[in-house]
Amino acid sequence: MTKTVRISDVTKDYGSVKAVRGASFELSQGELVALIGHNGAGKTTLMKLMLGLIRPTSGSIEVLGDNPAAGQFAGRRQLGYLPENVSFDAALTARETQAFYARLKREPVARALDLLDTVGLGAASRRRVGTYSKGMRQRLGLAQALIGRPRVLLLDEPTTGLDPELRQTFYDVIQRLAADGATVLLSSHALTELEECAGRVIIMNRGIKVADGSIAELRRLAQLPTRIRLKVSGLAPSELPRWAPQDVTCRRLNGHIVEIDAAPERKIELLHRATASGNSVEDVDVVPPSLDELYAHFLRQSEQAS
Ligand SMILES: Nc1ncnc2c1ncn2[C@@H]1O[C@H](COP(=O)(O)OP(=O)(O)OP(=O)(O)O)[C@@H](O)[C@H]1O
Repeated sequence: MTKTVRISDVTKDYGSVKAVRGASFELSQGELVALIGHNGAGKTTLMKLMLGLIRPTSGSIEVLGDNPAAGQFAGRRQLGYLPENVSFDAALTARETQAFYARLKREPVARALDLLDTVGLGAASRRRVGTYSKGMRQRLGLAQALIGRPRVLLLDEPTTGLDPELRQTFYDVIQRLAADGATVLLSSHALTELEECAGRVIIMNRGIKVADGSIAELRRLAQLPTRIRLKVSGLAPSELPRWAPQDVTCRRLNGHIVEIDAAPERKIELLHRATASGNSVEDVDVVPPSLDELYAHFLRQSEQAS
């Protein structure tokens, strides 16, 4: 797959603050990657480096085959960026704002205006931005970032302030862009929603990349227990099933459910034991570790190592 971004052993210091430390990763065409980490983990700094707004202290960065901090960076027009805090001229309408940015990027104005429909602002496009809600401004920010069909789209906490329905629309739009071949990198704190949409997750802690992979890969690496929840009959409300092996953690939830923490590779064995027992199993849920739990795990691991 074509690589669009290469970050090689990049460090960025702001005086004594080490914002990014020895980070390396590559992004490919068509990938939707979530960049997660606590406040100050280095996410925005990485995006600014990819945009060429700042230079690395050491290491190298290549975006669309070029150094983004070089004066004549040809890929700049193919880069879209939605900053964490979008700010527009309150006196302009969304159409005027969008036309302004299209001219700035030397892109056709008509196509830029169509993007207002893509982000669901078509009906409000003739209203002044000053009357917009935060969610509407955020969507205008996305429309602006999409001008010129960017091949690499960098979105810094794009869903902050959006209600659940708008978030879904937002994810639908970016998933379509990635399916059309764009590289989408988005930083976020909303881990639950990322679980469904991100093909890959990069976890940063204090400027260091501490994990990188698909959620399935991160689950394999973390080896956190999978939760098996069984609805069984024939047990007293606090009774633990006799078929549960001694070496697994087993508990009762609300008098009906038996919950077991199992190593992922023991799932099937435990289900066999449960169904072969005298208690009848009425329902079963297998709950793998969530992105929240994986995130906490990798952070803990990196803190222990440092
Ligand atoms: N221009 C700057 N001058 C000095 N320090 C800076 C500058 N920009 C960022 N930093 C510091 O670098 C570190 C990383 O900041 P960065 O903005 O990249 O984090 P982040 O992961 O994007 O955080 P957030 O989730 O809060 O946006 C922080 O300690 C921050 O205070």
